[in-house]
Amino acid sequence: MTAKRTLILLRHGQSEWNELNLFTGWVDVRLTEQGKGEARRGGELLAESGILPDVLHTSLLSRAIQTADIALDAADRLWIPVTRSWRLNERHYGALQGKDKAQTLEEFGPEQFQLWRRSFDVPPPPLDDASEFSQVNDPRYAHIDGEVPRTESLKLVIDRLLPYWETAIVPDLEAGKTVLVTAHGNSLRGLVKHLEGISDDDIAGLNIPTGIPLVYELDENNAPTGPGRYLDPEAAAAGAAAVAAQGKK
Ligand SMILES: O=C(O)[C@@H](CO)OP(=O)(O)O
Repeated sequence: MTAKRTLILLRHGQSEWNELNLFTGWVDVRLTEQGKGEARRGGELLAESGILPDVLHTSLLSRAIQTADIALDAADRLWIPVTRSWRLNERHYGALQGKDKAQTLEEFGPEQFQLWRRSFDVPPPPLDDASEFSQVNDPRYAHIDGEVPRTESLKLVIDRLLPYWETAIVPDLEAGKTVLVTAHGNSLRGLVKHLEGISDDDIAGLNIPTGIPLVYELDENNAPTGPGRYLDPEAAAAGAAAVAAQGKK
């Protein structure tokens, strides 16, 4: 019999730039007090449901790392082994990084705005290396294979995420470990697209709420045995709707 494989996906809690309604991408902003509360609640949900992670994978961005630490503290699992990778980072948002979502919507119109935010393979214009929001000289990315991105579509995110899924996360699942992945709205959209086989068109309609654990049971091929299950479905629906509506305020 194969061991049970449980995967928990957790988007970081509200960040300072989520609160300000700015495109964030690879800019390393921190959690707000609300975001820290969401992370704590996420950990409590794990503890209450008895779904306790054995290992943690995070991006290299502080908001995901803070979220994981707070959630694991709440679930009394701060001690579990951790692996971090840039491959779990948020989508690089190119020249939109640091821009106000509402202003961008007004300036470019709803069609272009939606294309940049949610299309499968249209990246925003690249970010200039001289920009204060560029990561080209950030030491944490000095050792990534290839170049630091200047922009990414969801497709490009999936291309850099899947090798990590296959070589780092799947082996933990196959060893029977309950795996927590703490990452970002768009990197998790990419992973959910892969897991659930969502089409390039339909993925535009999927939004991931902050701070609510999404749990998958996987079969021996690492395919989900059913749809992902949010541990607080009502809050997840409200959170996803709020993400979808960003910009319209
Ligand atoms: O700004 C970003 O990096 C992401 C996630 O916060 O935003 P969006 O939901 O618009 O893709």
